[in-house]
Amino acid sequence: MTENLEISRRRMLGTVGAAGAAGLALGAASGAGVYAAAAGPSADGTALTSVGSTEAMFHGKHQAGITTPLQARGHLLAFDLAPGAGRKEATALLRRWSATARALMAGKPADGGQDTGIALDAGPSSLTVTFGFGHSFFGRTGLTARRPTELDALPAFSADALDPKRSNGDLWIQIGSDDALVAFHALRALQKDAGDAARVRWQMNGFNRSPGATARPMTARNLMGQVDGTGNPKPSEPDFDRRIFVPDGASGPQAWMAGGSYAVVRRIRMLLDDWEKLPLEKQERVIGRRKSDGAPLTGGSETTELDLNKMGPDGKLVIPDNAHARISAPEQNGGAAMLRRPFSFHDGIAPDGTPDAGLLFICWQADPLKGFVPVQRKLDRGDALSPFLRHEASGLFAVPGGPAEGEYVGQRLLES
Ligand SMILES: C=CC1=C(C)c2cc3[nH]c(cc4nc(cc5[nH]c(cc1n2)c(C)c5CCC(=O)O)C(CCC(=O)O)=C4C)c(C)c3C=C
Ligand SMILES: [Fe+2]
Repeated sequence: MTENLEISRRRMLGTVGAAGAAGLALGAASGAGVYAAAAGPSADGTALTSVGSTEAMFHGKHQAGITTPLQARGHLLAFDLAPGAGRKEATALLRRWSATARALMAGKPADGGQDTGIALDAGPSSLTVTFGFGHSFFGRTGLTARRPTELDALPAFSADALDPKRSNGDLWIQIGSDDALVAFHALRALQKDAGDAARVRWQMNGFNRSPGATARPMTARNLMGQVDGTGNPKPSEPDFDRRIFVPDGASGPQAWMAGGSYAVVRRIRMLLDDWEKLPLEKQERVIGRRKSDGAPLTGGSETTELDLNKMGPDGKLVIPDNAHARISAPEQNGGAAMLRRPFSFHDGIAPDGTPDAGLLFICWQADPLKGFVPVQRKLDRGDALSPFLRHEASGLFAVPGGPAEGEYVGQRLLES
């Protein structure tokens, strides 16, 4: 199990060296991150994954969908409890949702004989369903005493152009799968489960590269063409758990959040027409890394540390002082770190003729005030990337720890 988790983590982190790539060929009879070498070797001898058979575990210390490798397809949904629905209805809903998620993640039909058949023939396909609670959930269910301060509203940022109708919500679901039909199947089943108890407030659809599309496992690219995810904290680092997950001994209003994490969700539109007019050399200076392979402009390969003090022959910093990778680096922000696990989106062409495309930026941390907030504050003050971005929607959700066998998600909040 440890071995399989390690494999998953390496893929998720994207900075996969030879050992990680070879690791993908390893499999196990069951459990998270089961990679069978059904598709045969790729150009460099690395076995490709068997997309359909990979199963993520519903039960566990943490919910699936946080350290799970990035999936090819994603749906984000926020729900508001229906007028008149309170704790009793919310409890019943989380029970239904958990039963459905558990079945679908195992590649089984949804409960109740009402399955739509959309995912017939497909295996679990790395399906994950991750549930979270928004600030407003606690007032609606009489649970304000158990609302962690970590859920307090994010501060306003000068670059915000947020649409409240596509922001926040009582409940949040993140669906990810390597198969688009499996993902949509889950979305329909969970939406039907909501019944009269909750209504969809907003929905967003995203994607990532399909597994097996590259000759070897690589860090993801975003729609600006950049290698995106290199600097993520590594699960092998001793402080990974402390930075990303609420600790076991959490007390007070946080006690039910042990093993959980806080998700900051931002719909970030990319102004791609402007970005694509920039010559490559300028694009690279905006980030501070090479576009081709994600290596720092100060040299080396993708995994080489940035040399933030290196001067060029022109007497200027090689990685400019407003480069995105410099400004967002933990060492520039008092150690602030988050696990970024995004999906790209493309919702067609906007009325002004520009692509309505960008990043569904999702980041995970034990405390947003030690992760997203200080970094976004800093970026807000002079990030070279900001002129090419527009933050259009925002959400902050408390994502409880994974359910133990026999438990449903959120039980420790709703029943203790
Ligand atoms: C507040 C947090 C961040 C937002 C919002 C954000 C938006 C954003 N970033 C990119 C592209 C890249 N980001 C990169 C690194 C990076 N970004 C953040 C934080 C936010 N980004 C962090 C913490 C880091 C890591 C810094 C480090 O550890 O050194 C990179 C470089 C490669 C990498 O490390 O991932 C790219 C490229 C886009 C396109 C974007 C909004 C759409
Ligand atoms: Fe970034």
